[in-house]
Amino acid sequence: MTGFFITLEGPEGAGKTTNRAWLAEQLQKQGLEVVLTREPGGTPLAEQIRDLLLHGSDEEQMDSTTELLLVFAARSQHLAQVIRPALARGAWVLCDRFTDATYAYQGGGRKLPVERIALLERLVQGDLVPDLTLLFDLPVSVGLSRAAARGRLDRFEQEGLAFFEAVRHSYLQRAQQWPERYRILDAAQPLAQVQQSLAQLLPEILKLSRG
Ligand SMILES: Nc1ncnc2c1ncn2[C@@H]1O[C@H](COP(=O)(O)OP(=O)(O)OP(=O)(O)O)[C@@H](O)[C@H]1O
Ligand SMILES: Cc1cn([C@H]2C[C@H](O)[C@@H](COP(=O)(O)O)O2)c(=O)[nH]c1=O
Repeated sequence: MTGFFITLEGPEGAGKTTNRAWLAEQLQKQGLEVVLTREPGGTPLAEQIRDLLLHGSDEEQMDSTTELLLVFAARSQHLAQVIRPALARGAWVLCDRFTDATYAYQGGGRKLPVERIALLERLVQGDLVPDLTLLFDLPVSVGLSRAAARGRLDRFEQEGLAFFEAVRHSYLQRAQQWPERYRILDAAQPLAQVQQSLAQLLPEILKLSRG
């Protein structure tokens, strides 16, 4: 039995977490087992790595390759402890960010070579890729002001506009590259409208999961 792996992607404040909960509710109403998780994180150890990634150290700047390796270290643990076991028992995994975020943030934002990311992706994931990726796209300024309203900014949220424009650009490029896996949602719309678009996608998602 294999489950269905959905990732939710997009810049800060795009509504991934909010819509993940909404989608989970719809799937649970159909009697499906749903596992909600996130990256970086998703296990106690991977959450400790998340803390390092989001808050760094007061004494030194994190090197970009260190950042990349930490992202994949957390992912390896998450895959072994949560994602692979859940998929193996037939559950639906809804994951707030995954490897597309690495291409967007470490590739687009930090300008690390894509080949290095691809090498680690192969090492850590083997053939595993999400079955479906929902990209919540919105203008950078809108997402950042939603994120800022939450209070203290983390290490990524403190980056400038150019960083986030590059992140958004990378996401959109990847969506163009894999149109069969990606669905783009206009996340600048009011929440009710975003959820209406998701509701319209639901029959297609259920059909996809049946193969
Ligand atoms: N379509 C929307 N319109 C207006 N506000 C929204 C919309 N979607 C989400 N929000 C609000 O924006 C804030 C960020 O939403 P959420 O945490 O779901 O985004 P996120 O993509 O998970 O963010 P991050 O990646 O920065 O953690 C929340 O306060 C949420 O209520
Ligand atoms: C998976 C992943 C995440 N990031 C960054 C992107 C965000 O700024 C933070 C996670 O926090 P959020 O609450 O989900 O917004 O981590 C990254 O740089 N690379 C990755 O692979």
